[in-house]
Amino acid sequence: MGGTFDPIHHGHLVAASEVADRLGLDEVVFVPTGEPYLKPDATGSEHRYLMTVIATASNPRFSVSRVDIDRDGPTYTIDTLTDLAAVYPGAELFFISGADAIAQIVDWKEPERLFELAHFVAVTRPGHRLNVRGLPEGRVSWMEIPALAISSTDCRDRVGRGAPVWYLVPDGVVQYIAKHQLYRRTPA
Ligand SMILES: Nc1ncnc2c1ncn2[C@@H]1O[C@H](COP(=O)(O)OP(=O)(O)OP(=O)(O)O)[C@@H](O)[C@H]1O
Ligand SMILES: O=C(O)c1ccc[n+]([C@@H]2O[C@H](COP(=O)([O-])O)[C@@H](O)[C@H]2O)c1
Repeated sequence: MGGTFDPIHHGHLVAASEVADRLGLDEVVFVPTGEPYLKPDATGSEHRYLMTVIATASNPRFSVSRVDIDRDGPTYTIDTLTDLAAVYPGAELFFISGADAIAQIVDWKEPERLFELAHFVAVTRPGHRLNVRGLPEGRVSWMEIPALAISSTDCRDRVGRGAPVWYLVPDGVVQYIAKHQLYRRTPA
């Protein structure tokens, strides 16, 4: 599952769990972006990586990869999948992300080759199916996830205004955010 995870929240975790169950996946590898070029103001990658490790630690079918964090330059999914194919030789790869992100896939780097490397799973909230054209037949699955109206943007806003994020993100992530004073609004 690819994402910026700034911070990881229960929407991501439920989505990963549902996809793994419905597709019978052996493992879900969370891949935090290194330099998300469309989100230039993202929190430092090591913080996002560590929050993802904390959030996924209790699930034996979840793991976290550093392939995007350890690669210099902007994060492109073509590089993510090339690196993961080398780490998991022979594995059938499914790239899970939000429907909003996957809807833009034709604008990503080397879109034709992406579909040779993985099957894409676009997770969406009920009723949010997008009308997307230009995707190859059978290479993208759309999967509705039980409604969880959580977003990383909302979590950051809540921390910034002093509202709680308990139960929106895992407990360890609440504590990590407080310990490292992430998402606090800097005084004007
Ligand atoms: N509650 C949710 N249910 C289903 N999919 C989600 C949910 N929250 C996020 N996603 C999807 O997971 C993918 C990776 O997450 P990302 O790190 O971009 O989180 P986000 O909450 O969408 O972040 P932001 O609010 O900063 O844009 C995204 O493409 C996003 O659409
Ligand atoms: O490859 C690209 O050009 C590309 C462009 C935008 C997003 N992505 C990937 O899409 C996933 C979701 O990204 P984001 O920023 O919405 O969390 C993440 O794994 C990104 O690396 C990939």
